[in-house]
Amino acid sequence: MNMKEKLTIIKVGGKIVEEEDSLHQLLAAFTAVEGHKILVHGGGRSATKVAAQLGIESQMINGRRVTDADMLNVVTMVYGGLVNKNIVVRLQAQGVNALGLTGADMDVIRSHKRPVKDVDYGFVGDVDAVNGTLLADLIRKGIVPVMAPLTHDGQGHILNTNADTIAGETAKAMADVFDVTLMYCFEKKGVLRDAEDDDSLIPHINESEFKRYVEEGIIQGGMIPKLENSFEAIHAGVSKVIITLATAIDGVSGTVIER
Ligand SMILES: Nc1ncnc2c1ncn2[C@@H]1O[C@H](COP(=O)(O)OP(=O)(O)O)[C@@H](O)[C@H]1O
Ligand SMILES: CC(=O)N[C@@H](CCC(=O)OP(=O)(O)O)C(=O)O
Repeated sequence: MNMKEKLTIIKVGGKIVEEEDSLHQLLAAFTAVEGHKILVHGGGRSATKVAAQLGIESQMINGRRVTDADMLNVVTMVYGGLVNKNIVVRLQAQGVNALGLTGADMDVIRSHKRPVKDVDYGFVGDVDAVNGTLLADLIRKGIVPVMAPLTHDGQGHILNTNADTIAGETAKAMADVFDVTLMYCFEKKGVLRDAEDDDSLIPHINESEFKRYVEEGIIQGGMIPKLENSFEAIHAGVSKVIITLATAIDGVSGTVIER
């Protein structure tokens, strides 16, 4: 039996945080989650929108944003400011003692700029270390970290890091000490056989099935990195990953990946 304390890490993506109603529902459901918890947010769609208003075009390659100096300013403002603080203030209003963090705050997540291979992603960070001890101290004091998809290199540079990766790496770092459940919440019921048909939920998935579904074209786009991060987390000791509708974070629906 797992005697570790439970920790729930919930990642919420761009479409949910952008829309008033869905964000409200998600935060109400998050507030109701019992025990230790961490919220990780994205906000890709909001960044794309603000960038467009400033005349800056967005370019995504393999689900990752190409981040030049102008785009880095936009994502720093949008993720570290607008989206993060909007969530923190709402959680505070519901009695959750939320603390908004980028990876630079308290040195929570260190990364290095992704080396240029086929693609130059610019100011995008690959995670080196998550300070799990510090996060554990915070959550044991009753504080709920709300993490933005920004990291730093320890040399004065902020870097853009995919929010699914922030959630996966944080879950991995906490798994030594806690019995971690990682939930990826988005606008669909989970991993689907047909991405347009919510009745086609795949309730459980293992790694070989995942690879087969990718070959068959059933799993595509943003779902690929989400599942790659999920299996990596499971291999690193995370107890359970659930991919589910943002309004269904009760842990009983969605697609489940277990050790
Ligand atoms: N088999 C599948 N089941 C569910 N979604 C899928 C599947 N294949 C591809 N997708 C796509 O993956 C998207 C989720 O990835 P992404 O947009 O990166 O999520 P998020 O908003 O959480 O960042 C879905 O909106 C859907 O369009
Ligand atoms: C490097 C990289 O791709 N960073 C992401 C971070 C935000 C994110 O992941 O947001 P969602 O969860 O809403 O997609 C981006 O700028 O789009």
